[in-house]
Amino acid sequence: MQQRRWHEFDSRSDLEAAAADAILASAQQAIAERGAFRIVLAGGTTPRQVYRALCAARTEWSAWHIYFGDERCLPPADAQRNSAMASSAWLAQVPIPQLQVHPIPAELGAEKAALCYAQELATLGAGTDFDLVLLGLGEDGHTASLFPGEAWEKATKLPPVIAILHAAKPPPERVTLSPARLSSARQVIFLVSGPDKQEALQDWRHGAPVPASRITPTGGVDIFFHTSPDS
Ligand SMILES: O=C1O[C@H](COP(=O)(O)O)[C@@H](O)[C@H](O)[C@H]1O
Repeated sequence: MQQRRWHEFDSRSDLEAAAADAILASAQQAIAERGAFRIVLAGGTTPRQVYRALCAARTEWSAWHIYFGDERCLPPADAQRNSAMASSAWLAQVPIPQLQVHPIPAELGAEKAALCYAQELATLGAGTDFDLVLLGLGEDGHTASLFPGEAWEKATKLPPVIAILHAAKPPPERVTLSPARLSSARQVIFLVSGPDKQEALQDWRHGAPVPASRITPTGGVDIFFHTSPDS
């Protein structure tokens, strides 16, 4: 059962500022307690402004380790890639050591990339939690690249990283972390912004089995949302 804490914001910019603050607080705590901060990034458009805001942060960038929750199978520099968006908005502008940025090699094709990324995550050690996982919510309730009505929903056993071959949103070929791997986190924050997300958010709030409901970390999930039209 997913424990959820709903945080509604008055504007998109309030949500973005609160998200940047929450990320930095999580980093500060992880670095103080464990000497490293392992964050999984969401893609799409919602987090872009949050990532931009982080460029000005005062933090120990050398302790940050960046992972991705999902990726689209496109060439590495394609602007539609989640890693390209995070890089241009934020990562290329801060001194995180290159070896600590772990993009999903989705240019290899979904199946090969999923295997490679599973091996990469395995080097973290069995049962190692991420410190913070950021996720989005699509209009259809998808999160990362876990779309509704796909084979993964019915599978009884899933690998930690899944190849998606027929996503409902382009491009159809994608790679995504599984619900269990995304749930292996000390903290999970969903960033949900825009009137087009209202219906999916309400469905989720009312208990519909949308993909986002499959993320069940021990500490529960926080949902930062602003779905009314901005004036
Ligand atoms: O395709 C994707 O969609 C979701 C939501 O994206 P948004 O543009 O509506 O914010 C995103 O979280 C995911 O990483 C992405 O690949």
